[in-house]
Amino acid sequence: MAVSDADMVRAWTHVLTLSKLKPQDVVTVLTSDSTHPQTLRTALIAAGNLGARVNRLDLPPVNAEFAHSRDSLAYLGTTPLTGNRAAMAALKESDLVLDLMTLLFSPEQMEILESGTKILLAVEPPEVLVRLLPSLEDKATVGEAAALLKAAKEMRVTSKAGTDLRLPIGEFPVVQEYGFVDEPGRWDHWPSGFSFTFPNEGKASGRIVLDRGDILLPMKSYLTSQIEMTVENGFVTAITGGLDADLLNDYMDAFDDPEAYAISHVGWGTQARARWSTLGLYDREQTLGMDARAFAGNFLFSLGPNNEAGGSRVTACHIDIPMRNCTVALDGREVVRDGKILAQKEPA
Ligand SMILES: O=c1ccc(O)c[nH]1
Repeated sequence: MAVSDADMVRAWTHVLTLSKLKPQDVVTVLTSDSTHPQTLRTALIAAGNLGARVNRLDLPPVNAEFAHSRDSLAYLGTTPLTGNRAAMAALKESDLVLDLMTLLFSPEQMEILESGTKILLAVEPPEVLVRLLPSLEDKATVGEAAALLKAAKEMRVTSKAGTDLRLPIGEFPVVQEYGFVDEPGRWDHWPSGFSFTFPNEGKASGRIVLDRGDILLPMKSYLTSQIEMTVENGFVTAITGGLDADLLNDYMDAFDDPEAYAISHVGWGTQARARWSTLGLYDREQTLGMDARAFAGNFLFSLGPNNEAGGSRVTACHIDIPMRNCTVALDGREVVRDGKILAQKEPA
């Protein structure tokens, strides 16, 4: 469903206001060939209406010779900012960067954030952005999940399909994604609605059984058969099953990088307005699949880099896997049961 410019300007105004944009703030809008024209057009209007000093920085696409997917989250690592002193200077001098091209997880992104610049990623199509407009309630809900993660020493994930995964945690920070950037140096992604951390380096262990209907991203596919993963010392050491497993193995083999098999972020979705089934209604190149990452009650884990959290892994291969019907327990206390979020009685 198309979105009117008026609605999209209102959406941007809402998100920029939640992001505490003030008159005279310097805003730089990062664009590339894949930037959605309406998202860009309306971002410039909304930021200008709020009195910001607005720049545009258009960067050429990179990695075409390596990536096997057009999804902007599929191939990470070097970005058009790598070695680009002029662009880095402009972004570090900005109060707010609206990333309409995807810098996710890049070393350059970390450097820009360390300067106090806020970065908001927004590359889903306008109708997804408008439908999943962030709210202060989203921030509160994500914050509750984050508080539980911060207090925990171990996450254990089980399922009737046979998953039994032990994840000692505490070594890495907890990341909250609620869709706006209201503090200096904060990165966020509009749309979202989930919180996660990373397992202590080398400590994840157990078995993951991906069941029918679980989702692979960037494949944007719902599994039609089970995939079994063996996890030892923080890495997936075996991926077995039928055609779905073969396709995943073949894709990951292309990176020829053992770090691609590391367990990366682990957490759960809290966005009640996102749905598991939405991905099936979009062409796979139209969307990143943020409904799949954010739907309330999923167990979302990923494979690959952990440099976003200060870890050493910068592999270009990044796979996100939202699972249904899992039970997530923190130090023995269930926070999600069979894919449903449990209200926590006493605050964490
Ligand atoms: O918003 C995102 C998107 C992908 C990812 O792996 C984490 N957060």
